[in-house]
Amino acid sequence: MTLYRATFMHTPESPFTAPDALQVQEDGGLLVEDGRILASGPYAEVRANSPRAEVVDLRGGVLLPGFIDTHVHYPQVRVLGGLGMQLLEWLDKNTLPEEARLSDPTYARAVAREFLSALASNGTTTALVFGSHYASAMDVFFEEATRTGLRVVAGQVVSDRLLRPELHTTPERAYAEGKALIERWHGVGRALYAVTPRFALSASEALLDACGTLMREFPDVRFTSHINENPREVQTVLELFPGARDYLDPYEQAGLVTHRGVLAHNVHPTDRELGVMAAHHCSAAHCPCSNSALGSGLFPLRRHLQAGVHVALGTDVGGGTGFSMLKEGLQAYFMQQLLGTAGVPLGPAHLLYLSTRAGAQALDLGDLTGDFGVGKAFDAVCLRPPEGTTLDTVLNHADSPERMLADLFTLGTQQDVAQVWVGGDPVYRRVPAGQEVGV
Ligand SMILES: Nc1nc2[nH]cnc2c(=O)[nH]1
Ligand SMILES: [Zn+2]
Repeated sequence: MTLYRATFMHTPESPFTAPDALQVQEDGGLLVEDGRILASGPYAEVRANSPRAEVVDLRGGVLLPGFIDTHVHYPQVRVLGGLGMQLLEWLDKNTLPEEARLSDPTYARAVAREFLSALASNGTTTALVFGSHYASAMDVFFEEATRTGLRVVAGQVVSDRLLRPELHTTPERAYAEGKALIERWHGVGRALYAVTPRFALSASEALLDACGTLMREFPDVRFTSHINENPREVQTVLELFPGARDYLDPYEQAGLVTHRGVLAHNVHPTDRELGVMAAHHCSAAHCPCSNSALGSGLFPLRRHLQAGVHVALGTDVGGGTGFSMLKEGLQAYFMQQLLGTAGVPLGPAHLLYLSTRAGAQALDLGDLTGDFGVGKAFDAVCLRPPEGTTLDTVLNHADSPERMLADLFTLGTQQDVAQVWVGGDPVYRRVPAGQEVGV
């Protein structure tokens, strides 16, 4: 048994509905056995009930639930930074040529390692990962993910039109490769599978039907895709599906809109689409850095919440600007501010919820991770800025835990991530200053 002593904060409930959702223990204790939280509360209390537990003293840092990134592309690490384009040009010029390189499993393995190491070193413990078009690159990815211990929900991306020929599959092959990957990897270690048509623009009705068949045959796998990201993309989808009521309709007709689904972006939804997503408990992954970098637009969070659509956060690497969920939270805040009275004012508790518990719920993993409740896995990130940094100064002068949390989202970066655990297993530890290779 291990007792972690720390200032910890979490949001077991949603601050959008519960006013006091942020729970804080300034000198807290989390008792962990076999990777699960056995007791949680003030350190003195937990200690009194478990005097023999080994104590890990994390005072001086802030312990948060591990971040949950609900939309991130594994093959796109190396194309981060492709600025100056909107979605369709960015895909064509910046991204798809790189995705084609993952046909080589050696290349794919190197990218998978870079990707997984970036997740862990940014404090992300669970991710819904958009995979590669190649089944071989997915085998490599799941092998590497299993080695790291991170929780990944990932799937082979499928498309059968309008990308580039080497990325296209057929409905029959998509079904067969998807089935084989699910049988090989779903539920292995901490990995789960997500059926992943790239977007309706690059998927025929027959391909979406093949995805629907997989979802029906394997009732526990997840579904993810893109929707309503960019006005030109939306227009093209409506032209490609002339009978469709909107962008969601082709997904709906194929049986893909369920409580195990996460649709990324949804910057330009209709009221009907929001109503259908809410009715089926299908979540939206809001990716504010990507929406800014690709000029996709300002996410209508208020309309989602009013319609009852569940929303979590995603980095959308490489359309986004990196792996930091702290930055993503800050950008979500900025964009709601920019919407003025149409925006939802977000406080630090909202940002924490959106980047942790909301993600767990979107992935149907709410009973396992996302907060520090008793019975949950010990998935955690310890944030501790290096001495003398601006964040260190500001945290030392913060007059409340809420203000500390706001400071972390405003100023926190990868360099502030000191330690990360998944299911009680250490998955990342910052190299102490002065001990870097070459120093
Ligand atoms: N942001 C983003 N949108 C997409 N729509 C289809 N593919 C992609 C992608 O790779 N990134
Ligand atoms: Zn994306």
